[in-house]
Amino acid sequence: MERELVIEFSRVTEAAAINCNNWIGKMDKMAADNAAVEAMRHMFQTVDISGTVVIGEGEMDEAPMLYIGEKVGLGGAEVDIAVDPLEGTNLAAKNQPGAITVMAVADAGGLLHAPDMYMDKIIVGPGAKGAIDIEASVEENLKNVAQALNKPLEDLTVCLLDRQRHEHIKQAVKALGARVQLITDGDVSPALACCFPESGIDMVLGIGGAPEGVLAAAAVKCMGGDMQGKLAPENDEQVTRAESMGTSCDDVLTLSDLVPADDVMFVASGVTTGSLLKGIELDGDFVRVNTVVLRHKTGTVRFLDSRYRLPLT
Ligand SMILES: O=P(O)(O)OC[C@H]1O[C@](O)(COP(=O)(O)O)[C@@H](O)[C@@H]1O
Repeated sequence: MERELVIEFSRVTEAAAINCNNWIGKMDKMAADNAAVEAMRHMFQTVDISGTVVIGEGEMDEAPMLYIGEKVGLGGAEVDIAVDPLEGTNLAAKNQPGAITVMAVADAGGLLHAPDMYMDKIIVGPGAKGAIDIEASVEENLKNVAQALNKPLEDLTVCLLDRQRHEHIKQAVKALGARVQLITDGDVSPALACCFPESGIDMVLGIGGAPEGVLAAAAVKCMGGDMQGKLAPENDEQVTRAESMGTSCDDVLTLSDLVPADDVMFVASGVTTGSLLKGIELDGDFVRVNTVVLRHKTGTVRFLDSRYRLPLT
C-alpha cells in the first residue's frame, strides 16, 4: 500500500462521521447508520485501490451497500477491507460518548473473514503482551496482566459491555478488588484505548460482535498490543456457518489469526466524543473531525484534526 493512502482512507471515515452528524441524538440509529454507510461507500469510489469488502454491512442479499464481497475503489492495490461505518449506532442515536466510524485495510487475504456472530475477546495493550490466555480464568488473567503492567490489582481497570452474560466477569473483578469500566455499546473504541496507558483502560474482556473483533484486532496489532478471541455461537446454525467460512468455534484465535497481514491499517473517526477521539464539531464555516490512522508495517500512529469547509463539495 502507498503512503498517500493514509489521507485517502482518513477521508473515508471522516465523510461517514460528518454525514451522520445530523442524526446524533435523534433517536434513530438506522438513519444514522445509513448516513454513515452512504458517505463511506461514496468516498471509497474516489480512492486508488481495488478493494474487496470482507467485513461489512452483511451479505449481498441483505445489504445494498458495503456488502461482503463488494468491490470498491478506483483501481490500484488489491486490498481487503473491513468496515463498520457507524460503530455504536445506539451511542450516536442517544448522543452518548464513544461512537466512531471505522475501517481496517490489509493486503488481500490479510483479515479474518469473521461470521456475523458473537466473539469472546481478551485484549491488552503493549505493556501486557503475552500475559493473556482466553482459556484461563478471569482471575488468572487479571493477576498476570497486573504483574506485567507492574500495577497493583486494585488499580487495574477492565472494560466490558454491561450485559447479563458478563455477570461472572464483574463478580470476579470485584472479588479481586480491581475496577470495571462498564460500557453500554461499542467495544472497538476501548480495544484501541487500552493500547494507550493514559486512557485508564488496562484490558477489555467479554463477548461482543465478531466483525468488531477483527476491527479491534487490526488496531491492537498496529499498536503492538495483544488479543485473543474465540467465536461464541448461539446455535448450531452459527457453528456450521463459522465452519463454512473456515473457522472452528473451538479455535483460540490469536492476533495473527485475526489479522494475518503485515501491512494493515486501522482508521477511525470520532462521531461523539470518546476517550481518544473528539466527536464532530461545527466551527464557524468548517466542520471539524478527529481521526486516528495506524499502520502496522511502518509503526505509525497519527492523530488528525481535520476541518472541512462548508458546504461540503
Ligand atoms: O449489543 P450486543 O448484542 O451485546 O452486541 C455487542 C456489539 O454491539 C456493539 O455494541 C454496537 O454495534 P452496532 O454499532 O452495530 O449497534 C458492538 O460494539 C459490540 O461488539
